Amino acid sequence: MIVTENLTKRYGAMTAVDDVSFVARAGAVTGFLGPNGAGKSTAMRMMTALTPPTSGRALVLGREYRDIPNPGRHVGVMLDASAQHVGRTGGEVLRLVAMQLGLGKDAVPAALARVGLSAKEADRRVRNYSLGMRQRLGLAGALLGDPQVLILDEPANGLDPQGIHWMRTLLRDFADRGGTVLLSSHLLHEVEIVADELVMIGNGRIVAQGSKAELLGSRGSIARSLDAPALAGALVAAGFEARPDRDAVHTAASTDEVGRAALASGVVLTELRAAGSDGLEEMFLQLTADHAREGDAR
Ligand SMILES: Nc1ncnc2c1ncn2[C@@H]1O[C@H](COP(=O)(O)OP(=O)(O)OP(=O)(O)O)[C@@H](O)[C@H]1O
Repeated sequence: MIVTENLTKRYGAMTAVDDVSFVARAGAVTGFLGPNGAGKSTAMRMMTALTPPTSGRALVLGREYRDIPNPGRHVGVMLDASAQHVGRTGGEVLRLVAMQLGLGKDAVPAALARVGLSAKEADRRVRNYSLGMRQRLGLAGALLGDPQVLILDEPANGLDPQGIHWMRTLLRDFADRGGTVLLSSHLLHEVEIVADELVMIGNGRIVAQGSKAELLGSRGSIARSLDAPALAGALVAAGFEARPDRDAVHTAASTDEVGRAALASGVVLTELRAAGSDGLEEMFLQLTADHAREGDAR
């Protein structure tokens, strides 16, 4: 389990992470979402003792990371897959980690197999690795010590669709065996499929958090109509949040409620459906637009 309590980081006048509190529980994949510059990496660096918090704290498995003896045996961390020594082979990178962790020599081939890197690829220098291969190597390093917790910053970056599918399966399996997974992304769709819980962050602050089911379930409907402004007006008059967007209306009302409002106001509906994941995306864009750095809103 990972717990952050009022985690805050200031760089001079700039607050990169602002009072962030959440729990990533064991047996679940928690998606840590936010636009570029939202503060995800800084928060993860604080969780792994690479950056001291200005205030607040992060506990991993009940302790601050720096107090965990041989932390690599408990917490697998991949913060920047491109930060590996490019002059070493993938195998050398992993053998060094294995030595630091006090692992036997079988650990490296097992980790390579787990991330789908062949022995031949492990003999190549990292400089000749694609970004996707570096991600796999970074993940192999994180998994090497057979940890109970994974903290991964944008692990799907550079992976092809098959690689993304593979990564999801691996993380799902890890969580299903009782592990804790925290993974960051600036792409909702990337984490939506695999995450059980979502924490959304914008401009250093948490803007929404909860189970995926909760966040999806509470997001109302999308309706298309021959007169979207009239439909939105009818919904607002009935006490629901509603916003027209060209011929569509996004609303917090359920599909039943939209149907009734349309009937009562005599507006023709051309499409009506629960917002589902579109609703989550809508919410993500809305929530993060206000908090995104200039030029990052979408
Ligand atoms: N060492 C530092 N000194 C000053 N500002 C910093 C430092 N590290 C991060 N920041 C700032 O803190 C903010 C949050 O950065 P962070 O890298 O945590 O965001 P992020 O959500 O991980 O973004 P991305 O998806 O682009 O990696 C940014 O505005 C960044 O410029």
